[in-house]
Amino acid sequence: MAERLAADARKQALGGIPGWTEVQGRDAIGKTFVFKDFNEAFGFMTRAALIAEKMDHHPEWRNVYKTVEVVLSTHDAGGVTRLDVELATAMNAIAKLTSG
Ligand SMILES: C[C@H](O)[C@H](O)[C@H]1CNC2=NC(N)=NC(=O)C2=N1
Repeated sequence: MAERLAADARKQALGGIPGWTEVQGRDAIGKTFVFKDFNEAFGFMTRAALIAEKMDHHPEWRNVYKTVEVVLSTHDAGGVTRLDVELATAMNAIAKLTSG
C-alpha cells in the first residue's frame, strides 16, 4: 500500500503539478478544471476515468457544465500518497490534450 506523503514531500510534489493545491480541512489535493464547454469537460472525465480505473485509484469529482472539480486522496492511507500525485499529473496531461 502507498504511504502518506509527509507535508514537505507533498509540497514539493505539488510544485511539479500546476494548478493543484492542498484541500483545506483534510489531507487531500484538489484542482478545478475549466474547459470550453460540456463536451470538453466530459471528454476529459471519460479519458481520466479510464486511467483511474487502470491505476485502481479513483477521483472524487463534480462536474457542472464546463467545470470539473477534482479532489484526490488515498482513502486506504488516510491522506495524499504518490498515487494521488501520479493521477494528478496524468489529469493535467489529459486536460492539455482535451483542450488542445
Ligand atoms: C480495493 C481497492 O483497491 C481500493 O478500494 C482502492 C480503489 N480506489 C481508490 N481510490 C482512491 N482515491 N483511494 C483509495 O484508497 C482507493 N482504493
